[in-house]
Amino acid sequence: MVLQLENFGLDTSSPSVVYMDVNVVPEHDGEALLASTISALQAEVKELLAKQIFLDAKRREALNRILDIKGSIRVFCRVKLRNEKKALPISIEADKITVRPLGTCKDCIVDRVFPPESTQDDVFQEVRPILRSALDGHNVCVLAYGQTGTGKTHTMEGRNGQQGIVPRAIEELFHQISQDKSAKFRLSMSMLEVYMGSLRDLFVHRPYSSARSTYLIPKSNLSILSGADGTIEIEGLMDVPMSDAKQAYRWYARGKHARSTSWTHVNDASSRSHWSVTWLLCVCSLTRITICRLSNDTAKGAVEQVSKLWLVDLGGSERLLKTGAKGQTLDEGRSINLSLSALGDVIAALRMKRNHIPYRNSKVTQILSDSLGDGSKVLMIVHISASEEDIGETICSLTFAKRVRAVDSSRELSEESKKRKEQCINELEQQIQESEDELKKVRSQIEKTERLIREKTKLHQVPSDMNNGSPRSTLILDVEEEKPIQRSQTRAAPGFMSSTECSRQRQKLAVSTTKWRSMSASTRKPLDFLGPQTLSFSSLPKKRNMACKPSDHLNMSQNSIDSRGSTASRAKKVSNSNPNLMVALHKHRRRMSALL
Ligand SMILES: Nc1ncnc2c1ncn2[C@@H]1O[C@H](COP(=O)(O)OP(=O)(O)OP(=O)(O)O)[C@@H](O)[C@H]1O
Repeated sequence: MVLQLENFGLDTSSPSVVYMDVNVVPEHDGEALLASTISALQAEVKELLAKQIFLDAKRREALNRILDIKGSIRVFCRVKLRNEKKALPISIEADKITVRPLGTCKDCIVDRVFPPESTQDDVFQEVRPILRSALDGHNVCVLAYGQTGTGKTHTMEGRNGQQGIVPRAIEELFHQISQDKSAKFRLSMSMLEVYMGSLRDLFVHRPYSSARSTYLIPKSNLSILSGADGTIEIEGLMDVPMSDAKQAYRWYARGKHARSTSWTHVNDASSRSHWSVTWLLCVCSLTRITICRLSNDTAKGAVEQVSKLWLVDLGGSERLLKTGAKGQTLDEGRSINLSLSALGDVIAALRMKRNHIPYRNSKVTQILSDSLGDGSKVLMIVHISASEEDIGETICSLTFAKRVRAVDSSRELSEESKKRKEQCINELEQQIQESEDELKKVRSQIEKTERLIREKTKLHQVPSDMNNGSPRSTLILDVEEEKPIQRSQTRAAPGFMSSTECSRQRQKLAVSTTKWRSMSASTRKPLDFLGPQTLSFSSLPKKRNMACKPSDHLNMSQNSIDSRGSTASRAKKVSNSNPNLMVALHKHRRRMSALL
């Protein structure tokens, strides 16, 4: 008798080689054994999935607590240095900037200072945790503020091969999504600019005018809508589904191009050089990534959460005075100043927890109103120049930073409180690390167990002609290599290995899935938004006896759609049967198979 079933059960940590002498084990016993093993493995997957959800919730909570301790509105300061030989009028510490204009001394405390030698990566490391928070369902805003030429666009977009926050964030989001098996995600992207007080969609196609040798700018007609629950939507703004980072980069490049061509157009149209500078300053560009998170809560069932990640390059109008703008141009410059000041007012009111938050004072604050307040995470990067000649504008920017940040007097903590805070953050970070390590183990265990289930399920489906004529057939299942090896071929396949009605239905379902996949993009539009492995079983044509519970739609395993529905229904059938019934059922199936 060749029967080696130690690894037939739940322990999947070591490579499993299973020997089954189907001649010795009576057919119905073998079949019953196989069915109960599959059932036990499925129960284990279910348990592991529940553990995965629990660990993920623990990780999310710890991250949220860290961000709350650090402050849900944080202000950083990035310093730009021109090639100067003179002594600098500012001094830089880890969280403090001191400016000395004309013998006086002004300082400003922020959450962190990025000195001139800081890299794009240094800045991104501070942004990374709040991206995770956006995936966890929180609205997030990253805002770049500062005088023109101090590096806002450098920080947000990046230049000369040094990627900025937006492209890095796109990559990071898709990376995190690929790692996160506890939920499914749909991402979409929009880009717009606030230009002279109106909103312009940067994804809208702009026709080229050969007469003017430039791209035409369609009239802006976007309006801001506010829902009863305070959510904000921009009517008519293109929101493009993103299935991978490459696609997102392409659209982002398109939006950036549209922005720069609009400036060129303005320059060409105005033909007044000082106007072009001012108009350029009036542009505030916003990139919105909408994240739809679909998770399966054991208590609540399927849960869908939508969050927004705003990446904003705010316009600066400081040059207005330098360019000597007059009349309408000066008014426009003032308008952007008012917008920035309105943003400062809103953040200050939020910090002071005022009842009335003056969102309606500018377009930018209206757009961001559901992403600056309750539960949101805001990160403001104030850019300053360390040069003597920019000292006036540097002081203005630092005053803004102070206003945004220092209103919360509790932020200026004693050394002891700072230490306690740091210790608490370290402990929470440790918790996150532990949860992530455990999550990795659980995911790998799920993968192994599911692989085993697939192998066991295949045993039900071995075609009869593979085993014809053997007096004794021993199957060796090398789980590591994921393929059953046939040691002896000369025996008729046991009844349970011939296809049953159930397996035939499963095969039909697989065919219909393939057909579905080859359907035109327009026909399967809702699912096109989903990333890899995010097909929903609910969207498949319904098959008789293959009904799937709502919870099955969000099966968080890596299984393909083909096996998801079938294992779900199989698990239900097996677990609901008592052993005698099960044997009878399999006998019945065999008889039915012989008849068909
Ligand atoms: N930290 C930095 N390291 C290297 N180069 C920088 C840095 N910051 C800015 N620069 C360079 O300085 C120039 C002006 O920067 P940038 O265009 O990003 O400023 P800005 O604040 O976005 O100006 P605007 O308001 O006109 O958009 C660019 O050539 C940019 O590459």
